[in-house]
Amino acid sequence: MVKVGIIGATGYTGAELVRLASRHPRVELVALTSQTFSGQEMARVYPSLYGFCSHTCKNFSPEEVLSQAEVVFLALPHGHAVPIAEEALRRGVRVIDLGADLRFRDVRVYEEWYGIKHPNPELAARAVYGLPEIHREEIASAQVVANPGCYPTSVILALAPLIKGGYGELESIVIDAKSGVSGAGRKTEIAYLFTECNENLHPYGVARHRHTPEIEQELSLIAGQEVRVSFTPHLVPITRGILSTIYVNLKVQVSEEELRQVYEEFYREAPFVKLLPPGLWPHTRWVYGSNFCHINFTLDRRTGRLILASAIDNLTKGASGQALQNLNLMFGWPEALGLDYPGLSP
Ligand SMILES: NC(=O)C1=CN([C@@H]2O[C@H](COP(=O)(O)OP(=O)(O)OC[C@H]3O[C@@H](n4cnc5c(N)ncnc54)[C@H](OP(=O)(O)O)[C@@H]3O)[C@@H](O)[C@H]2O)C=CC1
Ligand SMILES: CC(=O)N[C@@H](CCC(=O)OP(=O)(O)O)C(=O)O
Repeated sequence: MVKVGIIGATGYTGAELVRLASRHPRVELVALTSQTFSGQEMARVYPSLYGFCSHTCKNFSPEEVLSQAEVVFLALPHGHAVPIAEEALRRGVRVIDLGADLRFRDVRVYEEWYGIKHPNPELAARAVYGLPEIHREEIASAQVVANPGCYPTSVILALAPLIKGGYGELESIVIDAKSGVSGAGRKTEIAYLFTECNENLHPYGVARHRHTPEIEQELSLIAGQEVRVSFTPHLVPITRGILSTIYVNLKVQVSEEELRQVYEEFYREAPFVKLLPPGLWPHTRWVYGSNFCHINFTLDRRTGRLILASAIDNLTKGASGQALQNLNLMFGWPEALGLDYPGLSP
């Protein structure tokens, strides 16, 4: 068993980590931190955990967590990860950060889009971007993993085989993405009140959402040249789930059948990415509570554009499930250990 600490355990991704970790056969939770709910049982804060988690949340210092744990998950807002990760490295504790502080190879991009001065560019350069389907080998030997953002996970998985194969016109990528409200975290802000979100649908962060450079970083790495995308997220009145619909002009003559083979081959070893059969378009409901990413596409012959759709659960494959998938790789366990079950669709 590996001893695991979760800092920020009572936020949405922290609680999802506890839910998934409590069913994982090789994880022993040793410390759950919370400032707000210190002294309260985790199963009181999230009663769905009754019978699965007997821990009491405490306002442990990072040092107290790191002295007990072999791996620490950071489920905190941006701007808190670096000092904890530095101390973890000094102590030989491995880190999986669910925030964005260590996702960018070039910290100038982080500084520009997050408006935060990066305190440790060397650490950012050393961290591995934790998208297993793209960086499996580096994750296996990583000390620090930067778990991807939820939208980038759905978008990069949908586009990687196309870009790698050189089929898409790189300047033509348009992404229309939608997220459930849990993507914003467990916070009290007017925009996330039931009365504001329900029966409502709107874009946000238009032409300036901070997931744009994260998507571009990874697609550029895959393409071997700079990629720029148009990315527009929308808030939709569901609790969990992301659906990304993506439009790309094709630059080579290729049939849909050939492209399907390209995708099948690219994801042959990937337990969580499923290319659905022709005509079966992804639904967020089908991946609800699971670590799967469902993808499909079709060639619009009239326009020469490929239209793709990709669905994930933002809290699972978009955050905590993916973090456990990374843990599995870091410890040389089967990649799908403790995560291999379908979504909750009836
Ligand atoms: N929600 C999602 O779908 C996804 C989120 N992420 C990222 O994961 C991280 C966590 O997100 P999420 O769980 O949604 O966020 P939440 O807001 O739900 O939870 C964050 C937790 O961090 C703790 N916290 C808040 N402020 C501070 C602070 N100043 N210092 C220390 N602890 C603090 C709080 O717990 P307490 O007050 O009890 O200590 C809070 O519960 C974020 O970086 C987010 O961007 C990534 C992918 C998807
Ligand atoms: C609906 C909603 O607000 N979603 C969040 C994305 C959450 C996420 O992926 O988190 P990171 O902050 O770790 O990148 C947003 O748009 O900021």
